[in-house]
Amino acid sequence: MPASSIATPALLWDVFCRVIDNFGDIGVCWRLACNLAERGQRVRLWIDDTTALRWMAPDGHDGVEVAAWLAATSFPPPGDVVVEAFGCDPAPAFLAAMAAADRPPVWINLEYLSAEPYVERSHALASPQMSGPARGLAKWFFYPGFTAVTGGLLREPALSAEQAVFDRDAWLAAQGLGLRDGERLVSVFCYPGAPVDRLAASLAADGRPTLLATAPGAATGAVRAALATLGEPAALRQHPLPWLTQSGFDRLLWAADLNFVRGEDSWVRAQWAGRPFVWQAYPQDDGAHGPKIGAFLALSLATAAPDAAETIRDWTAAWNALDDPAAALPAWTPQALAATGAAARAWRDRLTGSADLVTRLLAFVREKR
Ligand SMILES: Cc1cn([C@H]2C[C@H](O)[C@@H](COP(=O)(O)OP(=O)(O)O[C@H]3O[C@@H](C)[C@H](O)[C@@H](O)[C@H]3O)O2)c(=O)[nH]c1=O
Repeated sequence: MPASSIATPALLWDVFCRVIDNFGDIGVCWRLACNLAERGQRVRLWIDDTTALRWMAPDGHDGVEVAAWLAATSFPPPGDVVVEAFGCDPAPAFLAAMAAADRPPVWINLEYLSAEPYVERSHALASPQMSGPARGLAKWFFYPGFTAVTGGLLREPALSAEQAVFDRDAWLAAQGLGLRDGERLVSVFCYPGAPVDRLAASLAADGRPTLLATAPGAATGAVRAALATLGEPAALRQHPLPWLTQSGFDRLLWAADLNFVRGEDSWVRAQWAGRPFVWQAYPQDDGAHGPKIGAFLALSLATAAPDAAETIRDWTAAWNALDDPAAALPAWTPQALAATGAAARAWRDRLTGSADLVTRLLAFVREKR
């Protein structure tokens, strides 16, 4: 029987999220909480900084209670499952209450996503607590991933159905993003330092009309500067976006002809969009992002047509500053967009053929309780 068809009783989940920087921590935790609630679970989401939820999820979500996680927070008794996101260390008093419970909760550490081989080796391993407030408990490592022996990827049960009824033109018009005849829509969400100037120069060079929809912050600033440097090319125009809700951001990715995404959660969402995308990994001082990018490209492009694979490889290398900045890059011609789009859809189909993260997590928790 597929794991998804096994009924799971409603459990109470405590999800802990510490906002380190950017929006990936809260973005992933919010998706997880909503995904759990959509499967009938009850979730308390403990966050040390809820600021980004004001734009990411202004309406909240049924079944998800957002709670402040401050130094002074006094916690209720732990629920049935505790998820700490990215090793964020729940409060010692809460850990002690977990250890003292008649039936201690299943304790999960949700890790970062990668396609590197260590993920398959490390997924579902236990870390027995030999000392400290949680002494005697085991913490389980849960690694998201792209293969059957990992924790999978966050994906809502209704995602494909929502995509099937998505009205691109109506949605774009409602955002003030009406496209002109034959205009390409390119969305950009990036870190400071992304070679936006190379993108703008490449798009300007082929003269096709292009609308660059840019996320607040680095993308909006860098695109504005790049267009000014190029002398405001007639074919390119920019639409600086406000922060969108998470579901609005997903729709932007469904609507665009080409997406530039970053980090973790927007990277996954670009994969669900099934549109050509270029991913900027979170840059790390020790260069750890290099192998992370290489592993993902090797896996996701393994069966792609050679021209599509080359376009994505070259642009990903450039976008992560891993190539010669003077090198020429493949143009985003209609043919290139069609080929990379076909590769993106084939990769998405491969991923949707296996169970999503929450289905796998529910099965894991059932086994450990
Ligand atoms: C641009 C935009 C993003 N979002 C959401 C989508 C995602 O959930 C979130 C952005 O998260 P990411 O794509 O992961 O990129 P990020 O760079 O913000 O987060 C990063 O934070 C670092 C600390 C981690 O180490 C990285 O792995 C990564 O998660 O913001 C919106 O909801 N609306 C928007 O308009």
